[in-house]
Amino acid sequence: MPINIPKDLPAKEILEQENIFVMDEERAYSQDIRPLNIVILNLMPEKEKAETQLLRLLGNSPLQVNVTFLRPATHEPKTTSKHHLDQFYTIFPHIRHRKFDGMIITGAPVEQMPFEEVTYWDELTDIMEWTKTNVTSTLHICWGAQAGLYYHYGIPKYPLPEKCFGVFNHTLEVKNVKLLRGFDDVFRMPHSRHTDVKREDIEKVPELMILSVADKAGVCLVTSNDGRRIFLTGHPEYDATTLKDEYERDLAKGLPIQPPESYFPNDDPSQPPLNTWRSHANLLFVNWLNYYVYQETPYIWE
Ligand SMILES: CC(=O)SCCNC(=O)CCNC(=O)[C@H](O)C(C)(C)COP(=O)(O)OP(=O)(O)OC[C@H]1O[C@@H](n2cnc3c(N)ncnc32)[C@H](O)[C@@H]1OP(=O)(O)O
Ligand SMILES: N[C@@H](CCO)C(=O)O
Repeated sequence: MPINIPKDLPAKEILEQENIFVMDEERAYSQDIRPLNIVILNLMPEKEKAETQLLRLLGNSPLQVNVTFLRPATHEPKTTSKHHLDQFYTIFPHIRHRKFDGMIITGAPVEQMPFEEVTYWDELTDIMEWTKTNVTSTLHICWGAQAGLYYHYGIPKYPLPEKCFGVFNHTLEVKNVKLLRGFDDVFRMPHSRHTDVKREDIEKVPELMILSVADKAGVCLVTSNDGRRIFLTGHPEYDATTLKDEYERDLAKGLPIQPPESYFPNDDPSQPPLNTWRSHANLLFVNWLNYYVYQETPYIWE
């Protein structure tokens, strides 16, 4: 089934070229089914890239998905153009009266500052409080996961001695959980962060369950027992070249950075990287959409 997005969104053309089933609003109105309403709080500076990456994964399911893009009203972004934001984004006061079947809170390059120094922290805490009554299931990614674990459960983040940077092997901590349905016993996912959450802090919270860990990247996937909050410390949505771009960016800035681990063929940064995590990224999003959103959300909910 297709994904419904605005007709002029740049991601539409890219996704259509990839055979991802995209339907614009005009065509979708003629269908007599209830689509899922997903709101994406996009905290990434390069919003267009994140849109394409997330829509690619949301579009790989038999469900119609209506996407609303949300940005913080209390931060003036410098990277994404105002034109793009005005055209495709809304702000919280305009949607707080609504119910959403699912929400994604993205990562953000603010992990090295205390949460309270992030310009939109107060607004984000309002939004996270609102999800308790207005969203069926929320998927938090990278810094979004750290922020959610901190706000909802008081779990802190810690600086790492060096950046956790590469594509790591993950194992499953729990069998037969719907979010991991169809997963191999070992799967790969990129991580790219300077901070970490600790397993022992999460284990002290009875409402939380650790689903997957990586040998060198620590806790990767955590869920609340009721499935209404999911926390993902990695970046399954990243493109094949995203880690390469970040590596080259930091090298050019003269920052101390090692090549991403287990990423370039033969660990040779001159060779084009391969995407070795795509299948599980797709499976994770389909499982979330199907089992945590579609199967759980009320049919009539306004
Ligand atoms: C840990 C994770 O979640 S990983 C996900 C985040 N990763 C990424 O964003 C990777 C891509 N980002 C980048 O490569 C860089 O941020 C760039 C190239 C887009 C911009 O680089 P620079 O101009 O050097 O600026 P810098 O790296 O400080 O990033 C600025 C961004 O940080 C964020 N930021 C910095 N300080 C604050 C603050 N006090 N409060 C809120 N946001 C802040 C903002 O998002 C800001 O961009 P925006 O205003 O356009 O939204
Ligand atoms: N993935 C991010 C980490 C910084 O928060 C980057 O490399 O830009």
